[in-house]
Amino acid sequence: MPRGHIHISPSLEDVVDNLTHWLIEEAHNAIQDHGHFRLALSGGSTPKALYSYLAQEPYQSQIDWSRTEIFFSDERDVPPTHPDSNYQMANKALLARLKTPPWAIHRWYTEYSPPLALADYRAHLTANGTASYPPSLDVILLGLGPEGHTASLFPDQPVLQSHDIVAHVFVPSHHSWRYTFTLPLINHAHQIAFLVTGESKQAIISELFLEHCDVPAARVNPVHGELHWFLDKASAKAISQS
Ligand SMILES: O=C1O[C@H](COP(=O)(O)O)[C@@H](O)[C@H](O)[C@H]1O
Repeated sequence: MPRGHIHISPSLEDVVDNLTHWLIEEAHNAIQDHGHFRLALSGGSTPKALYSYLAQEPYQSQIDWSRTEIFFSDERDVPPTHPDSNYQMANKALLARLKTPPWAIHRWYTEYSPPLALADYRAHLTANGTASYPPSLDVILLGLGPEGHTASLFPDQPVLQSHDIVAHVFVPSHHSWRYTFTLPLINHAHQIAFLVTGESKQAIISELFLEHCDVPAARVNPVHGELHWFLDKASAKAISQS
């Protein structure tokens, strides 16, 4: 069973509101503590509602975006203008509406060859005076796939054993390549927050919390940080009844 704080809200809207307030507080804490906030966004469809909500007032202006750097915990290996691009989704919903300087938005350069794109991302992650290795981002947002994948760490893939901080991986179930943060990087974050909603995630949430399972999401275990699960009632049905 994963460690962590579980926050269950009645609906998707409430989860998004709850997570937005938590993010604003984490941004304040990080900026107060070390002068900047390094946030990794997740992809897929669920976080779109969070990004659109955060882009609105009064929330948007409660984060000092001039001191915020944005990363992506995974990316599909497609051009940044492609409809499947996680950057494209986050850009439309949130980033294009912010005053974040372009240098502070670290998208994956999928136009580069994979070795170059990985080297480029490693350099961005380890810049900014990060003393420790693996670097500790302030917040990493993650999603959860119905089979237990998180970021682009899919079950039974060799990347789960990686000691590197990023990887270019083939995802057999999607017949496609992706870039992803690996477990050593994820587990060194100060705060890790899963956003999981909907009935389609009920079975995997129940498996994760009530049974012994070894899917990639179950291996998210912060070394020195905190783990949070932001769930709606539908996805958390089995665990809230137990
Ligand atoms: O493929 C992906 O899926 C997971 C889960 O996405 P969701 O839309 O079901 O919430 C996501 O975390 C990951 O970033 C994405 O690339």
